[in-house]
Amino acid sequence: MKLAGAAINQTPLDWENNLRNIKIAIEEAREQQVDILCLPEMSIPGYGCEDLFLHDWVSVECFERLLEIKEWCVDIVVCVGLPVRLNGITYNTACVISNQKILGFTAKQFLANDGVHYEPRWFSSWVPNTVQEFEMLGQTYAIGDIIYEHLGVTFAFEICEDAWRNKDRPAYRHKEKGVQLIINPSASHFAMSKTDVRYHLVVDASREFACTYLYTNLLGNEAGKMIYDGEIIIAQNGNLIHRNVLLSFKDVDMECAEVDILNPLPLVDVPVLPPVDENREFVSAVTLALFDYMRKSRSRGFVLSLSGGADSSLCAVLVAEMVTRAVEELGLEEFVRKTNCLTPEELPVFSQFSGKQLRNALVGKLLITAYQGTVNSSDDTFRSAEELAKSIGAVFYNWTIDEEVTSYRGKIESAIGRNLTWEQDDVTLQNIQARVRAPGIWMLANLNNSLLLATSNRSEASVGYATMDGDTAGSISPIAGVDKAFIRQWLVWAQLELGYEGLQYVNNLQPSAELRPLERAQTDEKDLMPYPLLNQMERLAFYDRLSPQQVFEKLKGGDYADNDLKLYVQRFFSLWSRNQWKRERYAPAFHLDDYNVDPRSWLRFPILSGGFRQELGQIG
Ligand SMILES: Nc1ncnc2c1ncn2[C@@H]1O[C@H](COP(=O)(O)OP(=O)(O)OC[C@H]2O[C@@H]([n+]3cccc(C(=O)O)c3)[C@H](O)[C@@H]2O)[C@@H](O)[C@H]1O
Ligand SMILES: Nc1ncnc2c1ncn2[C@@H]1O[C@H](COP(=O)(O)OP(=O)(O)OP(=O)(O)O)[C@@H](O)[C@H]1O
Ligand SMILES: NC(=O)CC[C@H](N)C(=O)O
Repeated sequence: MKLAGAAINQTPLDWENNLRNIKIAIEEAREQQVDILCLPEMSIPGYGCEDLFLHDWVSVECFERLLEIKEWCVDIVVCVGLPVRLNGITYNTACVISNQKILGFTAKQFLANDGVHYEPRWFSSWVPNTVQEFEMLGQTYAIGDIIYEHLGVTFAFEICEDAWRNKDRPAYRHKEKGVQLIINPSASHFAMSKTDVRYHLVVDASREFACTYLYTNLLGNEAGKMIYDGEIIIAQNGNLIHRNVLLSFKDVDMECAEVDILNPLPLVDVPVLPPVDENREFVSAVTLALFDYMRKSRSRGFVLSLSGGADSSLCAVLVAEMVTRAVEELGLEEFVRKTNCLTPEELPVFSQFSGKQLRNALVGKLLITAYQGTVNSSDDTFRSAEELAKSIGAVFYNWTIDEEVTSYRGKIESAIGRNLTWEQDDVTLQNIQARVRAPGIWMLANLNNSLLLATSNRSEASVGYATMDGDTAGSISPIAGVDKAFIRQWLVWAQLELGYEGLQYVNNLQPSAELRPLERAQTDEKDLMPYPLLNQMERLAFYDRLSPQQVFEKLKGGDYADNDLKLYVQRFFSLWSRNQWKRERYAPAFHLDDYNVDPRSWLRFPILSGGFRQELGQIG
């Protein structure tokens, strides 16, 4: 029997795109004489429709689209995901179509409700071992915990989260009923190193349940924040039969393999894979996320306020790397078709370029940067910004903002009737500089219909180390999901491994906001605390969910004296609480690590709170 999975890059409510991808996948599978094809979870409307899943008309529209898709399924079994809404209750289902006939709908039993997932808000769980009938558009269908049969092979489903529920997972019941093939349509978000967990979830299951397992994930940045890696795994009795290359820039990645289900491979121990290279994974995921965000938002490119520091340099390199990777996989013509970045006259000229020359020419079309110095800026950061922009071909502007700072300062001084001083008005004088950088860079974004990249990282989001409407200005925050220590080591890796020589300058700089006069030698770590400690506290407090006292206990006896540590714990938790409102106002950010601090995604926290006052007072 030939089994296939098709990872497809869907968009919520983009019926035309979604059906085109489904059609391509079915046609490719039929050409390859595939017997059973699995498409990802909710592939008809898109997985990220959120509250639209509660709209009656959306599930009716999906059903009508399903009837169109059914006609394409000649001599093939296709499993396709859609919501089925019955009497005001929505089920998350996989529909099985066999040779243009609908055999039934399997409904998800366990809903994803942790981390970035909020499925119980939209869907109801299906009760295991039950099947019902329902009527839709004049026909009666079966829905529930169904076992299907094709060419003498029995098959049934686990829909994404179903498989993540250990002893409760449907596979235990499927095994008792003699199911030979388990199919899993998924929308399993990307997080660094998660592919390893998924590999075991699938291949170990094929061993434990002595079955064949077909797994298919969604692909791309579907709806803005979550990235899907398009993973397809086919396994049997602990043997890995097929696994694809992840995070493709294509719309459809159809992968198939011949599997003998009636005479299966012998049961084997599942091999352990080498650790995932997170630096490589990170760049594959973010570049795909940027590419999809840019084309799905119909933007013409990116604009970036480039300080020559770590965060903005990383954002610049990610755009360059996005171009490299997308062109490499799609070819220039398809890249241009998807991004609309060249005129018909320019295309033949660009076609003559290759390698770095082509990349730089395309980056010149897609990335505009500006250095916006003040009297507090250093020659080092200017050189770092200029050299990096030049080395990747980005447009680079340079102007100063002292005039605007002086003008605002003068107005306020005369209004309040006194001079502002660094001794008395430190944060105000810092913030005005960060703020007057925003209007100019926004003008460039508007002029070019481009996305303004906000350079916030997770560490500064945790403690609010950013000026609202200043350096937080932007339309997307590509790196807000990762911490500062990760960013700094990634930049060194990218210089060495990806050949970004333009990063040599930033890799020799100490992070500094450069908002205070140079003689005050500002560094982030002097203002806050050492970044590695900040990261440790953030993880202990909000990933491991420890109290301030427990965080203190965990870190005691390490690199810091008890008194310093106490101060840092107090600083961390009070800055964290005070700045929840800022995290609510960050530009949309990608989920990349095993957690993030975005209130609309992984981590919810009250905007107004007691700020751990009592708990911090008791530390010791
Ligand atoms: N709960 C709440 N809900 C809504 N709004 C709240 C609020 N609490 C304060 N606010 C408002 O927040 C304002 C203060 O916030 P904001 O103006 O952003 O300023 P603030 O958070 O006080 O200071 C910004 C910090 O970021 C650092 N920074 C700035 C720029 C760049 C960098 C860098 O790393 O490059 C670092 C800077 O050194 C300083 O420590 C208050 O004036 C008040 O209006
Ligand atoms: N001189 C500058 N020119 C242009 N943009 C600037 C300048 N200084 C700051 N910015 C903008 O403000 C953002 C915040 O500054 P911040 O210092 O946090 O980041 P960074 O300079 O990129 O990295 P680092 O913190 O490692 O120095 C920058 O990423 C950049 O977008
Ligand atoms: N769509 C889902 O059910 C996703 C949940 C699952 N735990 C995952 O992260 O892969």
